[in-house]
This record gives sequence, structure tokens and C-alpha cells, in this order.
Amino acid sequence: MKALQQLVAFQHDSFLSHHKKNIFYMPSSSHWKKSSLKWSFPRRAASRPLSCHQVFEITPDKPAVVVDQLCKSFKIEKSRDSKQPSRVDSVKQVSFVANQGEVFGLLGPNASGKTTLLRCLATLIAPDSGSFEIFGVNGVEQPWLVRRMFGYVGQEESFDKVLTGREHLKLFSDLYHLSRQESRRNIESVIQLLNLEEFIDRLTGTYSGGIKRRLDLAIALLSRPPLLILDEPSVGLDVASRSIIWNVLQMYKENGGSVVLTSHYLEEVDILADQVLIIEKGRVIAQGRPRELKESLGGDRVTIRIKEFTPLEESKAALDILLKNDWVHGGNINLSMGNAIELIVSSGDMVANGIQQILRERGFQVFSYTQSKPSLGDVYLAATGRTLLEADIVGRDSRDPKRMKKERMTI
Ligand SMILES: Nc1ncnc2c1ncn2[C@@H]1O[C@H](COP(=O)(O)OP(=O)(O)OP(=O)(O)O)[C@@H](O)[C@H]1O
Repeated sequence: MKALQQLVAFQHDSFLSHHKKNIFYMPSSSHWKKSSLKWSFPRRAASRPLSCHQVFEITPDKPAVVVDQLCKSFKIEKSRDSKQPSRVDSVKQVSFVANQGEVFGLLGPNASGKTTLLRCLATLIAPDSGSFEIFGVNGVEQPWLVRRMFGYVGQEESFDKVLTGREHLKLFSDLYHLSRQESRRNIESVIQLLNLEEFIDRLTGTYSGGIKRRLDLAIALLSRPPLLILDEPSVGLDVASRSIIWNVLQMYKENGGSVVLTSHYLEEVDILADQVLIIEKGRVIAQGRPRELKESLGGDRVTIRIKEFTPLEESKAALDILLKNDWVHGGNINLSMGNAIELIVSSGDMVANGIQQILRERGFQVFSYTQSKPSLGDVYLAATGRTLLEADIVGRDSRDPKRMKKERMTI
């Protein structure tokens, strides 16, 4: 069923096989060198009206994605005596621009609206209001056209257990209307690229989560789209699969591809994304280049643990003492890190000695002390007053997995 949903989103595409005058991107890594696949992005003559089999031109002056004031809410089922509202506003007036040749990261805790936003972009659900463009084509007015421009990897599993990985790739290459030669060449290339040789002729029902995710990405890359839309591409993966996926995304970008991905891994967004949009409860709370966002906070970040697991009262008492110094600009207790004290302080080595001395004079031990430049986690904390992990726990509680699963099955 899930496979079918994904297939339906892509079955229109015969245009890819029509291009002969494409730009070719020759990959540089060893993966890509051994691969015969050249990354080719389709072109369109801008003056011509677009039709189902029209040739596209991805003009360099158009951003990959422009989202303008997008809103999406859902009706929720509830018990008669429930005091909850009957609708949930999943995405509230979100706007952003994702440039061509860049990775755009949507970062947010559970239930913040990331998947809903991506499903709107992937034309799987229609927004209630607002609009979006993909390479200059309006996705609300012409969803059948924008579907040809991206590969989509959703969060849910989308494989038929009784087919092998190779059979899935063949099925999708038929749905993309790739010529026999293109199909053979592209299938071999994506298998090599995602290191799938060992698994590709086994039934997908026997695959681990990491291999399934790699096959998902292989399918998304099969038609060589200029844009990838990826919902948490590395969630729950082992280190090896995660690094393969990260490498492939880096290469894809270096070769001119554009990516919009969601994540609630700060590290993933920091490593991969050129631009980041932080979203909470459906609203944009911060947006920019990761470095600029971090630098805008100023000062250093200090994390202190009084004990390995400090009682909350003890951490609070120590925090109160430290906040009295004018070189401490702010602080909080990180409950998800054993009640560690987190501070924003003036930069400099003197601070480290000062803090530890003050704590010892007041009878506190210092189990561990780290001082660093601000991270994306600090950007999130500064914008919301809580850590991403704390927000994740709250968000997880507000979800109704059964309802969401049912919804996804019926779209
Ligand atoms: N089909 C649906 N029906 C009702 N509510 C929904 C539906 N889809 C999403 N929601 C609600 O919208 C909010 C945002 O959900 P969404 O899945 O977009 O968040 P998310 O940031 O992707 O979360 P996660 O990281 O856990 O996947 C949640 O409160 C969720 O319960």
C-alpha cells in the first residue's frame, strides 16, 4: 500500500527519457567514479507552455524551493468529553527559500510539523493556504508538474516484502519510463552508490532499517532528479548506513543537486545543511545559515555537572550562585543530561577558572566542565527556552500514531 502511494506520486514521469541535451555532472568520489551514472538535470525552454511530456529547463536563477505562508491543519478525532480543540494546526504560515545546489535543513522536535510540511511539498497532501514553487513551478496549481522534479523519501516504510531490492528498482524505473538502457545503467549506478551490492537480490522483507533507508534513497535517485525531498533520512540508523547516506548527499550536492531534508538530529543538520529553518509547533522560530545563527548568539557555552546525576535542587542552587556574576549572561538546567547546568558566558579562559573556583568555594564539586562555541542546540534553546530533547519528549506525547498511520494509508 505504501509502495503504491509512493508510486502514484511518480508515475507521470516520462519526460526524463526525453532529454538528450542535458547538463552532465561528473561525480568525483570513488563511488561515483566506479559508477557509469552521470547526473543529468533536465532542461525546459521557459517560453513554452508546460505539458505532461514537456522538456524542463532548471534555470539557475530560480531557487529550488520557495515556500510562501504555507498553512496546514488537520481535523482530529476525539472523545466526546475531550477538551482538546478539534483541529490541530500542524504548519502555520511557514515561509522559506531553499537555494539550488544547497542542502536546506528543517530542524524541529517531534510533532513540530516537519513531515506535514514535506508532504505538502511532495504534493501528497494539499496545503490549506499559502503556496510553494519548485524550480519556479507552482506546486499548488500544478502538482503534476512539480512531481517530476524531485525524488521523495518519506518516513514510513514503502517496500513490498516479497520483492527484492533490484525488483523494486526495476519497478520504479518502469514507472519513471526510463529507457531500457537508462534503466540498466541507473540501477547499477545507484546500487554501487549506496553500497547495496550484497543485499540487492534479497527480499526486502529481510532488510534491516539501515538497508531499507539506503534502498529508499536509491529509488529517489533513480530518475536523477534535480531535487531530493527527504524526511529524516538517517533516523534510527547505524553509524555505517548514516555515513553512507551523508556521503551520498554531499556528493549529490557537490554535483549540483538540491536537497530539502528534515531532521531532529542537530549534528546531521550542522554537518549537511547550508541553511537551516528551526520549526516548533508548526511555526518558524529561527532561520539562516547554521554558522550565522550560532555566531549571532555570541559568547561561549559552558556545561557543568556537579555530580554524575546531580539532584535538581543542588543544580538550581549552584546555578543561582553563578547567575550573580556579570560575565554569566544566562543559564538553565538541562534535565535530559542529569540536571547539568548550562550557561552562556563571556568568551575567554578566565571564565573557566572563575566558575570552578566559585563553585568549590561554595562547597560544590565539579564532576565535569566543558566550554565551547554555541551549537545549533544553543540556537534552539535560546529561541524556545528548552532543549530539543525536552521538546521531543513533549512532542512525542502529543502524537497519535494510530490516527496518523490511518491517515497516511488513506491519502
Ligand atoms: N494526518 C493527520 N491527522 C491528524 N493530525 C496530524 C496528521 N498528521 C500530522 N498531524 C499532527 O500534526 C502535528 C505535526 O505532525 P508532523 O508529523 O508533521 O510532525 P513532525 O515534526 O514531522 O514530527 P516527527 O519528527 O515526530 O515525525 C502533530 O501534532 C501531529 O499529531
